[in-house]
Amino acid sequence: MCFILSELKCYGSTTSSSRNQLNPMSLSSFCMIPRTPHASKITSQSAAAAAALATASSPASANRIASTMANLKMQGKVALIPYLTAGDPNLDTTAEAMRLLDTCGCDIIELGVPYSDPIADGPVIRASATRSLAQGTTLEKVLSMLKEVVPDLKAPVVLFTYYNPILNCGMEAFSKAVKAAGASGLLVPDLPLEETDNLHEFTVANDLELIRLTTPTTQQNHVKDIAQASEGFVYLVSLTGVTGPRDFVHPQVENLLAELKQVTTKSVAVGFGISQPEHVSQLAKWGADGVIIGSAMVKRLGEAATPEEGCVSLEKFARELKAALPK
Ligand SMILES: O=P(O)(O)OC[C@@H](O)[C@@H](O)c1c[nH]c2ccccc12
Repeated sequence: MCFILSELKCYGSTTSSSRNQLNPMSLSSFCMIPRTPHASKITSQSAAAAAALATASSPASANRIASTMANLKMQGKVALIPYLTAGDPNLDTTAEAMRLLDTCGCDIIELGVPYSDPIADGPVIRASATRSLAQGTTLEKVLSMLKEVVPDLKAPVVLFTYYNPILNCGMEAFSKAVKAAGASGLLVPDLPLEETDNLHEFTVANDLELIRLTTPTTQQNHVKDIAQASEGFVYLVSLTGVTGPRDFVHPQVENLLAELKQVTTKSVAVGFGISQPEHVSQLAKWGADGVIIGSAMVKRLGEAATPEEGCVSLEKFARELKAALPK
């Protein structure tokens, strides 16, 4: 059945007015509480990850995120993964920014659906979401923009969203619409434990790789479960706290990476706080397979005097980061 984006009926999908049943973690104590997926699904996902290694990374292929990461790893390269808030400063500029990041050699693009209660985000992305929502950005408009842009990109797209927009849409409709828009992966940082298997059934049915996150406080036995369940890559959150540029990458990340690589052969991408070329070269030395930069990108694009200046600043920054990674 062909799913038409305009049929996507999500009510209040990007605002928390219809407060979901989640009991959101307080911002100050935020850290991703890992979800322990159903053990029986782990083996099949490990096999899927192994299959991804063999899959050519073509737009039509399954496991595009995992195969993109695997191909880079085989070349001794590190994936440059920017995050942008869709609709900040407006959706046309988001589309242009995605194309320029792709041209700059970004390997995967993480596109955020703006949400009014982003509990894991610091002030930069919170302000970005507020600007975008003030522009009237909705999930439907984001997906329509994405459908237009994806054919122009080499880089696969991971759609980032909090759980509430999914709750408002329904998992099946949401997953179908995200796939129809051309996304390859999905990242939901506050996905409740009891909903993980349900959502995963729909992401598998729609060939979307569901990325899981580990944090510095994730218990060691959970780390292995999360790594085995994660598709595309494992997202290693570098610090305990919220997103936002930091002056340095915490030294603990070196050990966190080593511990993860002892329990998985999947690619590991590091995010949170990364904001300078020195950060990405340090992470590459420590063995990161990918680096995720959000707030530092969002700030340059969304806080510029004009969208044009924002795109110029974004491109300059992306090229500086790319130059700092292994060739
Ligand atoms: O903004 P930072 O510090 O560079 O962190 C990456 C982050 O932006 C992106 O991956 C992301 C944005 N919001 C999130 C919420 C939870 C986990 C990850 C994210």
